[in-house]
Amino acid sequence: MHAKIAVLPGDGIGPEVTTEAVALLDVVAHLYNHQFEFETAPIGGNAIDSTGTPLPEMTLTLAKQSDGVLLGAVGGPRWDKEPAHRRPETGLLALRKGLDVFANLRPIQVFSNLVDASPLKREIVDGVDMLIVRELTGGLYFGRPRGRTEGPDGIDVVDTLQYSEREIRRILKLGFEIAEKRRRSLTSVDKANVLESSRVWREVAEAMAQDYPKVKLSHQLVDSAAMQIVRDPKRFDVVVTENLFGDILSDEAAVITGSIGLLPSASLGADGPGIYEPIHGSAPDIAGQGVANPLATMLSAAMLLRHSLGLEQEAQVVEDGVRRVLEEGARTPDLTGSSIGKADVIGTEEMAKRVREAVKKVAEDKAKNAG
Ligand SMILES: NC(=O)c1ccc[n+]([C@@H]2O[C@H](COP(=O)([O-])OP(=O)(O)OC[C@H]3O[C@@H](n4cnc5c(N)ncnc54)[C@H](O)[C@@H]3O)[C@@H](O)[C@H]2O)c1
Ligand SMILES: CC(C)[C@H](C(=O)O)[C@@H](O)C(=O)O
Ligand SMILES: [Mg+2]
Repeated sequence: MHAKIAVLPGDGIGPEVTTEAVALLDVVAHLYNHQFEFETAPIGGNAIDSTGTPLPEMTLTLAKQSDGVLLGAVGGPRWDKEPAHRRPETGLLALRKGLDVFANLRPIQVFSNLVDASPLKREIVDGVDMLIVRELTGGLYFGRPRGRTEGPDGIDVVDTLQYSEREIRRILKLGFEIAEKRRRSLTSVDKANVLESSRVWREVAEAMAQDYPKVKLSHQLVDSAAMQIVRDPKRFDVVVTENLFGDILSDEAAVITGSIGLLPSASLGADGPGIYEPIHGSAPDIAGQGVANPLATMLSAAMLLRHSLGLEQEAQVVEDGVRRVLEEGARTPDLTGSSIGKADVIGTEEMAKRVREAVKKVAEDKAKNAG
């Protein structure tokens, strides 16, 4: 197959990890006889520096014309004090909105030989397999009015948590559909004891549940969900929630897996290209050191193969390759707490190289077994 992939490396460790994901996709293309055409464009802080805006028109156009977007991360302290229109994060939000990718899938899976990487007890994390379905283009991130004015008590500031029923319905529909294909349990997380938006969210979910009789729908308040996610994560199958709650809960859930450097994501719309990015940020504290864990971005590339290109076998080969290198003991520093050189602690490039080699071996083994 021929596919055009837009590569948006972004800032900090973004370029370090996307380089490795592209190299991996090249290996997959070679193994399975696909033509992947990569085109790179700026987004975030580097785009502000080079063009004055965090999402240049040409970047959005390229993304729209692609079959899938592979993104690193944006942001960094250099741009933190800038006004909203010159902040890297504004570019990312505009890209998500521009592609109308309203559903952000964040799988939280524990690799069996990484159970000890988590600070949580082995019996809590072993076997966790949950999926956070985060609404991505509404809620507090986009509601209007928003901004600051001078009031009698100093600055008066407002952010708005706004959803239309249509937006709530489409994300819940996806939550139900995915739950039907998994363990048939859907936890809708809200703050219905306080927020009107959450009350409507619950009402819509209740009404929709009639159409999905096989799915067990439950509601949970976000504060208690935050506690249960680290206390007893195995109780969750699919979690569906609004934008900000999903952002916070997914970083929290990263603790279960051992590192935020492991968690991929897919952002999908009704049609058009999806965006594939790690859930972590630009990690300014380790940028440029060659120690960032590339696996979240490489696993995001697997999600691109699956969701945007329909290449399920290729996606699985990448995931099996990652599992294999972890089984062999390879660890980036975030997974061990030790530094490079100790035991099998390796940097970004070496980890990525081992995954590429493992992917080749997995593909060979599969071909042998099939033949
Ligand atoms: N999707 C995105 O582009 C995205 C996501 C989150 C944060 N951000 C931005 O990134 C900047 C930094 O944010 P932050 O520090 O709060 O969050 P962060 O996710 O960048 O980093 C949090 C911690 O996790 C570590 N970490 C993150 N990714 C890692 C990896 N792949 N390997 C090893 N360690 C890793 C970092 O070193 C840091 O200690 C901010 O400007 C923020 O807005 C961007
Ligand atoms: C950088 C920021 C805008 C972004 C978000 O809040 O969505 C990030 O935290 C994420 O999780 O992708
Ligand atoms: Mg986040």
